[in-house]
Amino acid sequence: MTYLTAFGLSVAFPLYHSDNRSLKKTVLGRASGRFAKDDRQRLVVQALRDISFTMRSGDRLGLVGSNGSGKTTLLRTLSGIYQPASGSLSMEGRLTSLLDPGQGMNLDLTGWENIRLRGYFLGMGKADIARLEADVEDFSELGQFLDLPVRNYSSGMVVRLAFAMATAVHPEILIMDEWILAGDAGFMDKAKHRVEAMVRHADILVLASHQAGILAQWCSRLIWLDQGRVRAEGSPMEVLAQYLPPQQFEEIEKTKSLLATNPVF
Ligand SMILES: Nc1ncnc2c1ncn2[C@@H]1O[C@H](COP(=O)(O)OP(=O)(O)OP(=O)(O)O)[C@@H](O)[C@H]1O
Repeated sequence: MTYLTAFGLSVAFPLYHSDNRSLKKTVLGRASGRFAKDDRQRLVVQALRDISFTMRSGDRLGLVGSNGSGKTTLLRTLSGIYQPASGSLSMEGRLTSLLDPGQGMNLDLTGWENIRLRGYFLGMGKADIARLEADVEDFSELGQFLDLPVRNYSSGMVVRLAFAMATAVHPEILIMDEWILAGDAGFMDKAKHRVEAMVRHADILVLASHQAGILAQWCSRLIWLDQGRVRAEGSPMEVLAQYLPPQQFEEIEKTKSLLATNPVF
């Protein structure tokens, strides 16, 4: 049974150059509670404060919030990249996180070598790795660039390779940041179906995005993060009604009712 539970998660980042008095004064003056001292008396920014939620098989959670509200920090904490300062996480299920295109990629290795490395890392045998290679070659359309070190790729080419590798496997718990939804228009058109298949296969999805339309379409629940805290939580339309300016919300409502007659999933 796949599940993911976060209980009272808090994450703080120390401000290492905070000995400077005027920085401290500015920061503390404007911070409205976002900055604090930790138990070692260091000035810290509180990126997440007391976040709790429970997800079971079939749940699709979207994270919204303005820049710096804590979305990426929460995704990284769920993925085990950041240790929470307090609180706990428990989960059951194979987790894949797609947080940035370069994640898990060695720039000095060729495209082919990176694909094989990913296969080994995922515990695949020879036959599965050969299938992964063929799939990524076909989907990424990188051709002979796969023979070159990834360092020689354009940023769009890195996205293509990362995207093709990431979406070739189907995890039980999928943690996604929105880079995966950004690519050149032609590629995204083709990529959309592949992401949707991946999302459809995952038992649990956590997705952070500024694209309200995608969140309304893919998620069953939203959390609105504000200064590291949960400001609102509920069905996508309930939360978006509070989060978005009225005009933008009306557009989402219109699209949503159009999709209801022509569902994606
Ligand atoms: N590695 C880090 N070191 C120090 N502070 C950090 C670090 N990562 C994030 N922060 C701080 O934590 C807070 C939350 O940042 P986070 O990147 O999680 O926000 P976000 O909601 O993902 O923003 P965006 O929409 O811009 O991607 C911000 O105040 C940020 O400055």
